[in-house]
Amino acid sequence: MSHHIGAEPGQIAETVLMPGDPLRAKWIAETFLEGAECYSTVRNMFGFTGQYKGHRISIQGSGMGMPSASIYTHELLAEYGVKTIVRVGSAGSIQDDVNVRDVVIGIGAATDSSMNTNRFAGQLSYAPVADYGLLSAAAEIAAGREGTTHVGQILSSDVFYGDSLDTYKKAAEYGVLAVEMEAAALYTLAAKFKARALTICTISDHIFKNEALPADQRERTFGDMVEIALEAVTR
Ligand SMILES: O=P(O)(O)O[C@H]1O[C@H](CO)[C@@H](O)[C@H]1O
Ligand SMILES: O=c1cc[nH]c(=O)[nH]1
Repeated sequence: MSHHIGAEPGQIAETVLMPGDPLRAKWIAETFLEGAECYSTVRNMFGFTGQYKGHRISIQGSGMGMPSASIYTHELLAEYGVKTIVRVGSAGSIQDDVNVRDVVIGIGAATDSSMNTNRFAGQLSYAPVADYGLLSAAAEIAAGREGTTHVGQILSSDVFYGDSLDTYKKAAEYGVLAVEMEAAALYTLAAKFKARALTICTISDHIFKNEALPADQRERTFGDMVEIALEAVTR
C-alpha cells in the first residue's frame, strides 16, 4: 500500500486512465473493462484493474484539483511502476466554437497554480505538455470517429469559483480552449518520472454561456473520450 492507494504491488497496471470523479472511475471500469477488480477504496477514491481488448488497464480516481491529483499521480508513478496516465476529465469551454459534449485533447496546460513556480524557484515558466505519441494517436483516433474533437491548449486552474472571468477571457484570446483543474500537474509529474501522460476532456460546461450538464451525466455519459483514451493507450 502507498499512503493513499490501497493496492498491493502488482495490482495496478502500467497503463492508467485517471478521471477526477471516483464514481466515473467505477463507471468506466464496469462499462469498458472485462474482469475489473477494485484494488483501492481508500478515501472512496476508487481504483480498478481489468482488461480492455486483452490489455491490462487500471482506472484510478484523482479527486479535484492539482494537490489531490498530484498525490495519486506521484504514488502511481513512484510506487506502482505506472508508465502511462491518461486523464479522462470534464472541462469548461471558453471558446465560442467549443461546445458542451465536444472532446478536447490537451497539447499543453497553462496554469494559475503556484506549484511549478515553487518547483522551479520562480526562475522558469515551465510549459507542461502531453506525450507526443499519445497525443498524436488520440487525435488520429478521434478524427476517425463521430463527434467533434478539438486539439489544443487547456488551462489547469486552482479555482472553480473565481471572483472574475477576466483571466479566462484573456486565455481565450490567446487560444486556450477550455478550463479544468489537473492537467498541468499531471504533465509535470509525468515528465519528472519519465512517464507518458495525456489529458482528454469532455466539455461539461460553457463558462461564458452558462450551460452545464448535471452530475449524473458527467459521471456516466462521457464514453467517447474513454474509448479514444483506451484505443490510444492500446495502439
Ligand atoms: O470531472 P473531473 O475529471 O473531476 O474534472 C473537472 O471537474 C472538477 C470540477 O468540477 C475538476 O476536477 C475539473 O478538472
Ligand atoms: O467549468 C468547469 C467545468 C469543469 N471543470 C472545471 O474545472 N471547470
